[in-house]
Amino acid sequence: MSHPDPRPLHASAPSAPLAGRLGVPGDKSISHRALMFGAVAVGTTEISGLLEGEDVLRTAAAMRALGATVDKTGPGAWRVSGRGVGGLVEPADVLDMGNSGTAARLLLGLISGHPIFAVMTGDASLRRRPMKRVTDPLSATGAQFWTRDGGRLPLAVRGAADPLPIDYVLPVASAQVKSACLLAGLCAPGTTRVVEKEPTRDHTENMLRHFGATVSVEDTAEGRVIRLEGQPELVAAPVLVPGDPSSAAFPIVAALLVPGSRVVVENVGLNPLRTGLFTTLREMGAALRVENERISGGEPVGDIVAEYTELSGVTVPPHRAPSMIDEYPVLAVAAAAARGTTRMKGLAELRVKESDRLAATAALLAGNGIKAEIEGDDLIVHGTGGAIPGGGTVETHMDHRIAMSALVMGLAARAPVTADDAAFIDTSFPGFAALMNGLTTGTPLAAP
Ligand SMILES: O=C(O)C1=C[C@@H](OP(=O)(O)O)[C@@H](O)[C@H](O)C1
Ligand SMILES: C=C(OP(=O)(O)O)C(=O)O
Repeated sequence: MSHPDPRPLHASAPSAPLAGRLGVPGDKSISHRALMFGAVAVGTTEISGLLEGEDVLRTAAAMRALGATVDKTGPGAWRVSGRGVGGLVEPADVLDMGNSGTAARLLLGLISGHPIFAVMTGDASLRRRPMKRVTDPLSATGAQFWTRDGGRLPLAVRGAADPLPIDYVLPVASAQVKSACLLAGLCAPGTTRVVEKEPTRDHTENMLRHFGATVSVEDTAEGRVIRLEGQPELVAAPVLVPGDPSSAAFPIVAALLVPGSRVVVENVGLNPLRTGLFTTLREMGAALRVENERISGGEPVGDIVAEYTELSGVTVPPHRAPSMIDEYPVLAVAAAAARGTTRMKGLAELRVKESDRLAATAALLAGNGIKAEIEGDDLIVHGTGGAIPGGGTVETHMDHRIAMSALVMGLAARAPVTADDAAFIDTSFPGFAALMNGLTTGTPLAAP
């Protein structure tokens, strides 16, 4: 982190009811892509509602280093003057992507199609995460990679002078890998083809079209087949970033768990490939409604109304994982409060996030008096029927979602919950503690 909050609030205590209307910061996935597409479009892209979290600021800095002009013009308002497809220039220094897997992997795709040399690194968490999942398919463009042992950062890349289009069947359900292949395909002649067995978030496909590329999507027996026609002229286009459903998850689960609460989160992105958590919470019995559903900036958005509910345990099928991949830690907190057992299936991908989230989530639960087991790739949580003991200190392992999940748990537990480090919350949800404290009396989130 380059700007850690000097006194992040990292303990939470049992809370009075939460009430009010709030907006959450802009969608992280769309924010990264808006800056990247703006940088390879011709003309000036105006972005509103950009997430000004540390992860996205890393992307903004990287796009500047690659030759685009990127300026903040107001709160959440950013302007990118692009260089056109194929126009990025060699960066003069190492690209440091901080804590952000999305920034690192998508950018490697973009760089692969340009005849430039770059060195990329990240913080200790990102340097542990696998990059081979992108360097393998991207090598087929002709780009060359030199990585640290195990295919990890830091790495050096020499992009291809005459990139070839990729034809790749994704071995893991990953929007980052899919997007890296498509971004490399922008510079290659002919058709880039990516096949995914499970559909993953489709912001790259939607935004490529929005900037003028030809992208087709077809559901076949092989899976979802995405084709991009290479070397398009991308033209600057305005981007309106909706509130991030992955951030909205925290005040929503808090409202469901703290008796007497009713919270409305406004302008939340409701792309169906992102809403698996809301489906699951409804199956658990949650009083969750969407109001004012509309299309904004090409994405479905709405206001989510969440009211305290006694939840019941459910089984979450593995095919739902891509549509709620970042929401399992906070779902586990909801499951801890529910009556009965919740089984979340097929969570292997959680092991390669900012932390090993499967282990970190199980430890979060165990340290606060909840019975939970990992069986293979499944997480099983034995709910307490509204009686979470709490009282633990949670190791967050440089992972913002573990920190926020721990703090949400403390609001609904019998004893305070402490996160050992809350600084990483700024990567995706700047202002989290102030926003949560603004929903209730007292200051349940505080420095212990
Ligand atoms: O494409 C994206 O913007 C993202 C894809 C997901 O990662 P994977 O592609 O590794 O599943 C998700 O966890 C991440 O927060 C954002
Ligand atoms: C996994 C996440 O992000 P990234 O992969 O971009 O670091 C996340 O935000 O939960």
